[in-house]
Amino acid sequence: MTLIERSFQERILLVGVATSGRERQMVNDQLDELASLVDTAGALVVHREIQVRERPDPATYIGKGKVDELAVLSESFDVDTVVFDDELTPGQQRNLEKVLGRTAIDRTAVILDVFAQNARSQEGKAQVELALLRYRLPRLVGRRTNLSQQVGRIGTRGPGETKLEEDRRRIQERIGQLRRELAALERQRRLQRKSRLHGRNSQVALVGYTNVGKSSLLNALTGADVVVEDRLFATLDPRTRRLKLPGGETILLADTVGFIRKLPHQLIEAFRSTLDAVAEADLLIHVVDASSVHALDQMREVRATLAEIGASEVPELVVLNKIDLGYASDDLPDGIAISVTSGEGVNNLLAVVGDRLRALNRVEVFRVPFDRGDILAEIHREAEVLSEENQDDGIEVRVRADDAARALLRRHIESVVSDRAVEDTDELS
Ligand SMILES: Nc1nc2c(ncn2[C@@H]2O[C@H](COP(=O)(O)OP(=O)(O)OP(=O)(O)O)[C@@H](O)[C@H]2O)c(=O)[nH]1
Ligand SMILES: [Mg+2]
Repeated sequence: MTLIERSFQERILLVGVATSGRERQMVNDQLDELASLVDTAGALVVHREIQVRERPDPATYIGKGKVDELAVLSESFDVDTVVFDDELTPGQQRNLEKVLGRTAIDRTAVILDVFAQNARSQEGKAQVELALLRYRLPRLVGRRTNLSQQVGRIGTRGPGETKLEEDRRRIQERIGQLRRELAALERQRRLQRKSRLHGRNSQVALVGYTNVGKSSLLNALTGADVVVEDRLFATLDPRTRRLKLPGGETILLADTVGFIRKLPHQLIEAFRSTLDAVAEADLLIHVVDASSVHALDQMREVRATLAEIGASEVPELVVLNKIDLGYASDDLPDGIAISVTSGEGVNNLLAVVGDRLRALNRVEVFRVPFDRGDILAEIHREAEVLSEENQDDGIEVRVRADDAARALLRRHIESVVSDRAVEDTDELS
């Protein structure tokens, strides 16, 4: 959405804090990523500064002397906005703007800005607006009006913009309204998902750091026409496509929003319904950009976010993408190597996905004697029970279990369960 035509390119000064001299290089890398976020938002980084200090100053985040220094630098570089790599408290932001005489924003505001510019669907727009309003609400009071009226800059754009000047009560009302809207959309989504589940197609979700090639892979596999761009957070309205695996089984493959270091809480909350689909998936395809020197860090960030959305228990298949560009490091974990660009490894990936799903979804039937409630309880703990039916000699329990749970159940139950019928039906076919 181009809300405001930009008549100037906003000039940005980046600021990071390293807690020790040794951390400097790491923080510099993090500023590289912040710079690409700023670039994606359409602004220009003209200078960067790193301060080494043990912990942030509660009043000004960086040291007071450093703030004065930044004010001078901002003048000489003709800086419009100073962007800090960490989340600033509303108080820090106010104090910094007072001394700097220009807008001070944080990494969260930049990410929210990129999201605001990229949202397309009704749900995506509502989610972003909700996140923006919740971020801005505590920051409204005491903001210098001449600063908040500078429109068209990072942190001022987005669907909430005209509402910015309204009072807190109006904003809170809008937040409530958005919540209800999103809840309604989520109910709709749930119904759709239920009816899909009814068809018992496995749900597979593509997850990964932003810009690793998730949407490219979805397109390559399903012939979908999803937006692929060499920019961060190209996908905010994830699509799901049906896909036939080489074994003949059909799966539902879902694209998702890319993750990033310090993905703002407001966004995770606002995108909860979208991300729920990840937590409910049967299998995650964790796409990694093997050509990035930061691949391992990025994987860690992705897993931390997966844990935050309650998806850490979902089985994960690691896919190392962009191998046409070569591996950036030797210590990447095992994974299916592919290149969406050259097509290498993609068919193999499909075969592996099929194998993994079959291993995950096998149905097994146990006949449990009537007097062994303990075993029944164990089965319920270890596997997804599909049905229970009383027979002459016991209860017949049909379960869906992965290999590990199946092996465990077999070991525990072998001795007492007679007449165990092993169906080993493959649910997918
Ligand atoms: N060289 C190379 N580039 C690739 C490959 N796969 C994807 N890309 C490029 O990587 C960039 C990002 O691709 P996307 O598919 O938009 O990535 P994404 O993970 O969906 O990104 P977000 O939606 O922003 O999180 C694009 O410029 C793609 O053309 C690959 O195998 N090799
Ligand atoms: Mg994408």
